[in-house]
Parts: sequence; C-alpha cells; structure tokens
Amino acid sequence: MQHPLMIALDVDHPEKRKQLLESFGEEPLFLKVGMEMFYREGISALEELKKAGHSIFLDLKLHDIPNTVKRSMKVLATLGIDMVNVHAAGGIKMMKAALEGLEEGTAPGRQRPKLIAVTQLTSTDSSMLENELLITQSMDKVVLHYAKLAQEAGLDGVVCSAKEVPLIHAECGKTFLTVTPGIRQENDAVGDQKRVVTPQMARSLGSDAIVVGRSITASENPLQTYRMMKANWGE
Ligand SMILES: O=C(O)c1cc(=O)[nH]c(=O)n1[C@@H]1O[C@H](COP(=O)(O)O)[C@@H](O)[C@H]1O
Repeated sequence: MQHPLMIALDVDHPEKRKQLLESFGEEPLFLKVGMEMFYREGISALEELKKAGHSIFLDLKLHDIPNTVKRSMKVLATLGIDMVNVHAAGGIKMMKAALEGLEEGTAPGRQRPKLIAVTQLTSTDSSMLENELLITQSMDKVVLHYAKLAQEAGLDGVVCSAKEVPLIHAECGKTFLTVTPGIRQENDAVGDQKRVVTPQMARSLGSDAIVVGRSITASENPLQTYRMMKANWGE
C-alpha cells in the first residue's frame, strides 16, 4: 500500500478486536495497534493479525532514556511489525538509540520496521503548547523542529497533523514519511483531537498515510465507513 489508510485498532478486549475485524471481511488492512490492545493481548494478537495478512503499525510511543529505548526496540524488532514509533521529545540520542535497537533486533534478510517519531500530539493545540507545556514557539515551528531532529537521528518519518505536512515535506524532503492522525469526516465528533482534517484535505496537503480510529470503529457500519473514507482519501 503506497498511501495507506491505517485503521486504529483501539480496543481493549480480544472479543471486541475479533468482532471489529470480522466486519472488514477478508480484506488485508493496515492496522495500528495501540497501547490498550497490546497491554491486554500482547504478542499473540500481533501474530494473529499477521497470519491474516494485515500490516501492523505498533503504536507504543516509546519515550525513555536511550538505553531503555534501544533495548526495547531490539525486542520489538523481532515481532514482525511494519512500523513503530517514539516521541521525538525524547531527543536525538534517544531516537538514534531506538534506530540502533531496531537494526540490531532485525533478523538478517528481514526488513527493519519503519521508525517514526511523534512531533506534537494531534490532541495538542497552540494554547496548550504555550500555556500548559510552556513552549512559546508556534505549533508549525515546533513540529518542524522535531521533524528535523527525527531526520537528523536517521528516522524514516514523523507523526504529525496533516496541517504541518507541506512544511515538513518542503524542509525534510518528500520521501520523509508523514503519518497523520486527527482525521475526521466533516460531521464527525472531534472528541479529544484538536488539529483535525478530512481525508480529502490530508491528501491535498500531501500526507503519506492517514490514521483513522473512532470515525470508522465507532460507526454503525465500519466497513462502509472505511470504504467511503478510503475513497475520499483517494485510495
Ligand atoms: O501516534 C499516533 O498514532 C497518534 C499520534 C497523535 O499525535 N495523535 C493520535 O491521535 N495518534 C493515534 O491515532 C489514533 C487516532 O484515533 P481517532 O481520534 O479515534 O481517529 C489514536 O489511536 C491515537 O493514539
């Protein structure tokens, strides 16, 4: 999949996971496995997903001292996942350590999972950035700065809002991946997300992949919504 629509499998029980996946039939999907599912079900669920032919973005957002992150990534590299992430706020040394861990843990002849860094969560807006986190630069500047740190560390790309994609692609190059959550159709409930765009906007802004959770998973007909959003995304 060149421009995947990744479905956020934010479920905390194996039955909910199975029920949701059944609604998509046999189609191979790009699934984002989040913390609640991984903490509940662990590695065995990833193996099930892989057997069913799905691609996996394991979204654990590592953020710790470089040594711990490196050792953890070495383990995650053995799970057959396609993508994994860290928080760019951990800094260049931590991101380099994450990459080293992944490289060391990837078996010869296998492909290293892509490593991307969260710049600023899409649930953060400018006011929170300034007043709560005491980061006084603009959102665009901060996100771009973190993207540059991730690129300097050798990562494959970043997680950001689609709103920041043109800036990142202009400064970091078009091959630097931008994976963008915070996706909603026009009338969807926004919930805790702040920097939100539609799939159509994400495509026109140049996102390489979109991550969609509740708009699909909480809809009455997840398959229909998935197909509609995928068509709007242009895939
Ligand atoms: O790393 C992520 O996937 C992520 C980063 C970010 O900045 N914002 C964000 O929403 N996410 C994830 O993307 C998904 C979005 O879910 P919905 O808001 O339900 O579409 C969730 O699983 C989040 O954990």
